[in-house]
Amino acid sequence: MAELLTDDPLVTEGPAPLFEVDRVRVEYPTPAGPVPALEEVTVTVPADGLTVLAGPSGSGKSTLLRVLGLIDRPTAGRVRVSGRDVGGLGHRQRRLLRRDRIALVVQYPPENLIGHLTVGQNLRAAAESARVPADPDAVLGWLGIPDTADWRVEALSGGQQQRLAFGCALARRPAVVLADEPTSQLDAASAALVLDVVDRLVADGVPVVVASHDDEVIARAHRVVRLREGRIEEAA
Ligand SMILES: Nc1ncnc2c1ncn2[C@@H]1O[C@H](COP(=O)(O)OP(=O)(O)OP(=O)(O)O)[C@@H](O)[C@H]1O
Repeated sequence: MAELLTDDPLVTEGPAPLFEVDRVRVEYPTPAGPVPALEEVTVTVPADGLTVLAGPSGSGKSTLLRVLGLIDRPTAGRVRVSGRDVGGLGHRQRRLLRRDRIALVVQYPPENLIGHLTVGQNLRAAAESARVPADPDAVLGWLGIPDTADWRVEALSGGQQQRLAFGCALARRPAVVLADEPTSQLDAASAALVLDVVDRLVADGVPVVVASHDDEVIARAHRVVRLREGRIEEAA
């Protein structure tokens, strides 16, 4: 691990963007042969602010998010993180970087949490998984749901669970938070509260990248990357 800690590609130094994606192609195998989900995708993601990957269903948002999260390896092209090419990293190095530096929030609130643990235990587990000190009460205060540490996760509403998911992300002290359609399972009021938490994460200096076609999410973005049929349509 020592070599990773001193040679961590996710430690941002200087003005390099957090992510630089250069002519990336991702193919998925299907019975009819490989199908491209991303083609010739070239885009940068800054090391601060909220970046939204937007586009219609099937346009490649989730695939690009998985490439940024070092989950999917591109079939072709290059990905740089804080100016450094991660293409040469082995499976173990990628896994350790994900664990230590990248927090991921997925669409369905319960899938972000450990159902048989309490709220406080979830926050503690998130911090321990990234090997950083845990302070559940501080995070719950930050989330605006103090005094819930002993609650079972299932006692929280879907919106509260998703806010807790971002709290768990924060508890891991990541270099970046990636979120895949984090509001799509929520009503408008709950979604707005989740997005307020995202805004506060960003204000606290944590870059957040969200894949979403939700206009409310897009409206809060500092940068919008629009995808269509696996290609970049616009990056503004
Ligand atoms: N595991 C897979 N195997 C085969 N094809 C896949 C796989 N995952 C995604 N695809 C295909 O890749 C393309 C991009 O999918 P992706 O999920 O990245 O799009 P998306 O914009 O996130 O869509 P949605 O908003 O519906 O989640 C789609 O055509 C999809 O069918």
